[in-house]
Amino acid sequence: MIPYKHEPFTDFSIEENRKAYEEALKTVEGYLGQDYPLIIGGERVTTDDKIVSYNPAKKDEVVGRVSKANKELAERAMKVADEKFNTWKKVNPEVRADILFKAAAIVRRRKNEFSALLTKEAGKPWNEADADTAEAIDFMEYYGRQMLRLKDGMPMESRPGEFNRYDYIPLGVGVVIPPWNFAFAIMAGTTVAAMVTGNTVLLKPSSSTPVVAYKFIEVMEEAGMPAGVINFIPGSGAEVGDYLVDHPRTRFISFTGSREVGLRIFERSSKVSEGQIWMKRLIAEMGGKNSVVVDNDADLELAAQSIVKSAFGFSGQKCSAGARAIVHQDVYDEVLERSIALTKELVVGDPTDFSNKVGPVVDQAAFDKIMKYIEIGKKEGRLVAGGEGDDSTGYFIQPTIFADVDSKDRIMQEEIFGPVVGFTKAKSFDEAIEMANNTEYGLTGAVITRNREHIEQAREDFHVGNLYFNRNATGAIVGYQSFGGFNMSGTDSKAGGPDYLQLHMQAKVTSETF
Ligand SMILES: NC(=O)c1ccc[n+]([C@@H]2O[C@H](COP(=O)([O-])OP(=O)(O)OC[C@H]3O[C@@H](n4cnc5c(N)ncnc54)[C@H](O)[C@@H]3O)[C@@H](O)[C@H]2O)c1
Ligand SMILES: N[C@@H](CCC=O)C(=O)O
Repeated sequence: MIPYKHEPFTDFSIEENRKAYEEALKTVEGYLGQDYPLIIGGERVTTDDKIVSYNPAKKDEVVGRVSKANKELAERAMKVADEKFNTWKKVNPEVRADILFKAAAIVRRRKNEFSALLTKEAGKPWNEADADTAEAIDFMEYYGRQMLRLKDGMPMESRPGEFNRYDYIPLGVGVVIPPWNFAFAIMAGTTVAAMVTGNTVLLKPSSSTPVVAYKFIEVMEEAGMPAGVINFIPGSGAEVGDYLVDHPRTRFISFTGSREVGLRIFERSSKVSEGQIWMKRLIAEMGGKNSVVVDNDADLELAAQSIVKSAFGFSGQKCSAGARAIVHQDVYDEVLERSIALTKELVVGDPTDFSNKVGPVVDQAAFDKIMKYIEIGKKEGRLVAGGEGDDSTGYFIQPTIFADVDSKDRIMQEEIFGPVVGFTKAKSFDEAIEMANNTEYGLTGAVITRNREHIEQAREDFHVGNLYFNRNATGAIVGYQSFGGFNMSGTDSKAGGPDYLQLHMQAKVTSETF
């Protein structure tokens, strides 16, 4: 087995790579608007009711029409997955891991096509789409290897005349509910983690990005995944989501998404349904309201670049986005001015064009919500960049900066999930860390400083799951910066980390006397 290394990002400064991406966009354009069925036990099931996936940059362009499950179809999928678990759990972990390695190889060969599909379906600029696909490959390569590491359990002490073993066994049927914003990486990562550990899966993708999920299931089938192991059941969160979360045969739920939906699932999944013989396990990775802290002794150009990248990468639609800039009063004006200048260089537009580095937000509801927050921001702070939106052809919002806001203001506390950042002045580094901790979230953070003592202070006191020094707050890499947050950011499951797979299994100890 080759040691794990993350998938390299594509260098689009090379003309050949740009041409290949343009070709891939044409390939994807060739299959826009097609119909996609549900997949239950390998069987294609077509429904009259459809989820229509639109291109957020061209709101009339249909990416695909995907069949929509209802409660009856969700029940059918549950029965199939429950039955399939009896055989899948006994399949050798090496065979399960092998499917992931093959699937990773298939995706690697079609990397640009998957990324181009993300550009169309999720509105991702090229580099963001490329990173999303690379992360999906990483999850498969990394979790495959982690399963091989865990397949023989953990060492146990034994005494003379006694043989003790500590083994991991799968849980049962897992309901996997991913978000739309890492439509490939998080969808694939959460699904394969559940599957490679010997569980069967009901995948309910986000209704904004179901086509890329369907294409991924096709890859898994091509890689040898048996029918019924992963069942593809797009549907409404309120109908299919609630039904499966409440279902007595659901053994665990792997959710990634908003705080609001995460807490709903947390509450519902804790209730015991009739006939249920276990406490459901819940992995819930939720939102963030993340800060970039700038010290008075810092590289100020790096600080401004880190703020702008953290705030506006993928239009701020990352749970890791740095939506709060907390800057020491000694360098506040300089960092703000430079951040405004860098922000004004960003070109907003249809991300199929490589020169547009900021694409649309995902849909009308997101556009309306973000524009509402921009109005709130105008009352709470000083608008110094952006502030405008245009939803005539797609959902475009200019990267927006508010200066001189209070760290307790609404735009500094509530997750906007769009290209909006607020600047707050701190009197000292201590106060900056206090402010950074004063939200209910605890996902990511960044500190820009040259001061070693302040690095160590932040390492201890800045209470987030992923803390970065002298860089941006986004872009965790599988196996290098495993990902997950504290407090209302979720269960800190650390996706892409060395103990993530164990969350999908239970440990069994056997003790033999001889
Ligand atoms: N912490 C992380 O790792 C992480 C990663 C990505 C995104 N996020 C968060 O996700 C959010 C953005 O994603 P989103 O808009 O897709 O989130 P969302 O909460 O609206 O939806 C997430 C998923 O939940 C489903 N859902 C909706 N209602 C449901 C219900 N009642 N029962 C079951 N499922 C239901 C949706 O269909 C979707 O598949 C942001 O808050 C972002 O911070 C967190
Ligand atoms: N893991 C991603 C964020 C996922 C949430 O949107 C990052 O580190 O930027």
